Order: sequence, then structure tokens, then C-alpha cells
Amino acid sequence: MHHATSLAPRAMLTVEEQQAKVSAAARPLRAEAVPIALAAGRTLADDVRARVDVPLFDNSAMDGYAVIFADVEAATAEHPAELRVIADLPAGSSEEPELRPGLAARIMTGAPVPRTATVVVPFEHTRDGLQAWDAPAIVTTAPAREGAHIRRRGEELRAGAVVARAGTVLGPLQLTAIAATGIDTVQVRRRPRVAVISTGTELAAAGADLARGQIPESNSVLLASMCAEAGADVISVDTVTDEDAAFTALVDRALHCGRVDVVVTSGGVSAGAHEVVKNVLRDRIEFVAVAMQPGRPQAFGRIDDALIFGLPGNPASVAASFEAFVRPALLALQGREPLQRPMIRLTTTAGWRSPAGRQQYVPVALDRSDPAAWAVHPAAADGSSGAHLAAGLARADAYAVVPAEVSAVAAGDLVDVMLLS
Ligand SMILES: Nc1nc2c(c(=O)[nH]1)N[C@H]1C(S)=C(S)[C@@H](COP(=O)(O)OP(=O)(O)OC[C@H]3O[C@@H](n4cnc5c(N)ncnc54)[C@H](O)[C@@H]3O)O[C@H]1N2
Ligand code: MOO
Repeated sequence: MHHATSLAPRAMLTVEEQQAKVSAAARPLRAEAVPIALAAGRTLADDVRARVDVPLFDNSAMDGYAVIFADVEAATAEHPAELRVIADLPAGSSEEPELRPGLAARIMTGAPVPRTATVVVPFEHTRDGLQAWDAPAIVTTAPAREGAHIRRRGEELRAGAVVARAGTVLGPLQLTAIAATGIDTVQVRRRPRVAVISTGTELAAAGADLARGQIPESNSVLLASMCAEAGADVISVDTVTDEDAAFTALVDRALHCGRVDVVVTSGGVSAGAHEVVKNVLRDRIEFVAVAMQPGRPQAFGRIDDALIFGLPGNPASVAASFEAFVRPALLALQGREPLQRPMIRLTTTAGWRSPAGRQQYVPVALDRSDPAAWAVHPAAADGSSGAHLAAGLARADAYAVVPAEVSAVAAGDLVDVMLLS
């Protein structure tokens, strides 16, 4: 079916205006309890508080002898202090020897320090080093201070104190810290359930033989992997022709059978004769022009509880639109902060033109050969930034984001770079 599409020029929204509409619609999903072993990449819904003190008890930081400071504070190689050893304390020992003046306990790193010990002397500061446990300890170097090499109960964190804040993404370092405070289950936001739909009668599977007019389909792999990387659960990935009925069926399935939180489509949103996304959804979500390049035609709205993103079909447009609108929404659904990628100002070693009045997203390659002066250059072989460029994305690590009012970037300029990893 053919729908006439208005070609009357319309005011473009700024990227920020469109982002504000998206973030107003993207409220955090409900929380669920997840064991820490399965929580990598999830986002904390609540602050996590330590269940136990860290360290949990006074313990030794060195392999050596637990002793009373006064017994060894004057020890030298010429006048060593000799102590009788009354206990052997490996890590995990629950023994509590009564340490009196003149006595020592052989102790290993991590073992509980006897209550009356006031210092640990490492084996390196004894005459004989590691010995049978009950051989005398002959201390030849005085400790620097009372308490040396004893890690005190709760000195890093007290039970009840916050280990990690709500909104934190759980990576390996966060999960180990949580485990170390005696917690095995965390409250995290539900993963956004996402359906990806590529539209275009010209699309064939990437490995297929291609008839004239057909091209390999590439947007769905980009969208599915970017959604997964942003913490989403991609529940379906489909490619459809530009026929309204086929697209309608997929959207209905996603919304009603798949119970998705987000639908991301590519293609079919501009001004042509076969704009399937626009034809089917024009009355249900908003189709706008955004002052960005690539990525000008955009669609966004809510149907029931799901956010619907209609991204333009050009591969570089899909990629930039994802960064500008979809990724921040996926993060907001998970309650994450900040929503934007890290930005850094770097020198570009090549220049390019930028369309006046549109914020430009140029895929760039990072040159990290000088660690103190990273630089960038456009990833596309010819240095251009066209929306149709696809193969050049293989070299891209980042986007240079050029403000709308800038019309040319010159070699040597500082540019704002959005890092992708
Ligand atoms: N008369 C006008 N024409 C166009 C306008 C306009 O304002 N007036 N806008 C242009 C801009 S800017 C863009 S961006 C594109 C966006 O168009 P659509 O979203 O409708 O995308 P399609 O036409 O379906 O596809 C564009 C391009 O990308 C290729 N494509 C699409 N899907 C895939 C996929 N899954 N994998 C690989 N490649 C894909 C498609 O074959 C086209 O070459 O419209 C301009 N036109
Ligand atoms: O806005 Mo389009 O995405 O430039 O080609």
C-alpha cells in the first residue's frame, strides 16, 4: 500500500530534546533477587550493606610470629629476642592461645591473631626464618611500631556500611567486594527484554547468495549485540520485508506474546514509498527529524508498557541512533547512572566537513601509540562520515561528536570523543 508522505520541511528537534523525551518515558524496571554468581552485568536496585566487618577479625598480614611488642621492640642482630613458641596458627585456625610475655605463636597470613598479641614479626626478621613450628623464634629486627602487620577487625568497613550503591553495574571488582562482605544475593533491576526487527525487502541473510538489489543484512547483529552489551535480554531478532502485514505481525508478537520492554526497528522511517515502520506505527508513536548526522529521521513512543524506537536504516545511522537514544534508555530502565558514555577531548589527525545545524557522530579510530596523547582519525577509508558507510565501522573504537554549529573540523583540532569501551 502506498501512503503519501509529507515533504514539508519541519523544524528539527535537537538531540537533547529527543533524549529528554526518551528519558521521561524510561522508568526503572522492577527489582529481583539474583545470586552473585549470576549477577555480572546487572545493575543494583538497592544499596548493598556489609553483613560482616571487613576484616572479620584481627588477622596477620604476614607469615611469621605473633608476639607482644615489648618483647621484641629492642631486638637487633647482635642482641636478638628469643621467644618460646606455644602454638601454630595457619589461616582458618580457630585456636585462641593465651600469649603471655616471652611467648610467641607461629602464624600465617590471614590467621586470627591471638587476643594479647600486639605485633606480628615476619619470618624475614628472625634469625632462622621458617622453622619447625615449635622451634624458638629468634627475632633480629624490631618491628617499626606496635600493631605492625596486624589487620584490625572492621578497619576497612563495618557491618552495615554501604559497600556498593544502587545504580552500580556489577563487574568482577564489585562482585568480589560484595562477596567479601558476606553477601551472596543482591537486588538488581530486571533486564530489559528487547525485540530487534530489521525491515527491508532488499535484505538477505549475511551469508546468503545475493540477487540483484539484495544486500547482506547487518543492522540486526549490531543492534542485538549492542543491546546485550547494555545489559538487555534480547528475546527475538527478526528481519521482515517492507510489507505492512509482516511487520505488524512481528510487532504484535513482540508486544503481546514476548512481553517486551523495548522494540528496536531499523529502516522504513524516512520519506520514501515503502516506509513500513512509518506506515504501520505513524498513529501510535512519534516520527520526528532530529538535528543529528547520521540519524535524522527518528521514531519513538510508548505502546502499552513498551518503548518503541524506529531507527533509520543506514548502518552508521543505526549505530549513532543507538548511542544517542536506545542505549541511554536501556540504562535508565536498569536504574543506571550515568546514562551517557564517557567523553574525552582528543586531537584529530585528519579533518572532515560537518553539516551545519546537525550534531555529527563520526566513527573514529583511536591512535593510542602515545599513552599521554591519544589521537583519533575517521574510521572510514576516505575520511568521510556518510550514513551509508558500513565497512569502516570495523575500524571504529569511538565517535567524534561534533556540535551542530561546527561546519568543519581540521587536522590538529580537539574534538569531543565518545569512547565505546
Ligand atoms: N527524500 C528523502 N529521502 C531520505 C531522507 C529524507 O529526509 N528525504 N532521509 C535520508 C536519511 S537521512 C536516512 S538516514 C535514510 C533513512 O531511511 P530509512 O530509515 O527509511 O531506511 P531505509 O530506506 O529502509 O534504509 C536506508 C539504507 O540502509 C540500508 N539498510 C536498511 N536496513 C538495513 C539492514 N538491516 N542491514 C543493512 N543495511 C540496511 C538500506 O538498504 C538503505 O540503503 O533515508 C534517507 N532518505
Ligand atoms: O540522517 Mo541519515 O541517518 O544522515 O543518513
